[in-house]
Amino acid sequence: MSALEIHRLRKEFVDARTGEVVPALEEVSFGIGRGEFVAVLGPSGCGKTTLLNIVAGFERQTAGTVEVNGEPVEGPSPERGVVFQHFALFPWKTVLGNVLFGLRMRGVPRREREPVARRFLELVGLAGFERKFPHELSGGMQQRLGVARVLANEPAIMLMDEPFGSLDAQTRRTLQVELMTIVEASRPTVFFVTHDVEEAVFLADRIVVLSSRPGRVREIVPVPLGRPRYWRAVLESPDFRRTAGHLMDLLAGGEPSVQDDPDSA
Ligand SMILES: Nc1ncnc2c1ncn2[C@@H]1O[C@H](COP(=O)(O)OP(=O)(O)OP(=O)(O)O)[C@@H](O)[C@H]1O
Repeated sequence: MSALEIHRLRKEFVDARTGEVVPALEEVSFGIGRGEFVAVLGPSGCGKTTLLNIVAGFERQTAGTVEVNGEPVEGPSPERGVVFQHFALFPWKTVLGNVLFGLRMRGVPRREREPVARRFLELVGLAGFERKFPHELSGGMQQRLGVARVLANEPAIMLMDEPFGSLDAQTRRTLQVELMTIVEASRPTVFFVTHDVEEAVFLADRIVVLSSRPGRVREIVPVPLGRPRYWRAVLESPDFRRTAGHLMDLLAGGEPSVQDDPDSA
């Protein structure tokens, strides 16, 4: 069974000022397998965040279905954990306290909470930092804490909406590598929204490309790269260049060409 199944999803917004119906997503269908990392890529305004919000249960679709582990999404749930762009940590809680909070909310018995929290902090490389506060951590460590907090809830799927969107290029690369390390160690199912082609190819197993508004699935592109992945080697790989080129063609709205021509890389 897939972790996530989206079937013929449509979303319309009504413009509050004019009353006009604005289609944001149209006929979107795809699935994500357990342990798979899928990036959703598309131009600004194509509906990526809207799609993530529907999967998270923050928004309701106009038509179509969204199922997580075979159950329709009816509202927000810890089984669909969201890692926000600014990691949404509690600044007044310690590193350990940030992870414990979600476990308490989920009703995990008090005795079991701390060992679980410590296990996930260790997974993301934060063992030894349990008593620190978020402001004492680097940006990368804060991200890892945000990820640990979501993973400790053992979600069916982890949702990430442009988590590196506001960062400089070098920090972005570092955080992508850190996320990659965690993903390769624990294999969560991930739904990752981005408009960055290289980021999508570096991180994902498959990439769902949405067309501009209303967002439709233009193509689902498999990433032909093994794991573990390292930026330097990935950037030099012909498969990476070919896939990135094909995605750029798709985003430009032109005729895809590079993928069809194996000699062009
Ligand atoms: N609450 C809302 N009311 C009306 N229109 C909305 C609402 N939320 C989103 N939209 C519209 O739906 C479309 C899709 O928006 P969305 O934020 O999902 O796109 P996006 O692909 O995530 O964009 P970006 O990459 O710029 O973040 C946009 O045209 C947006 O203006």
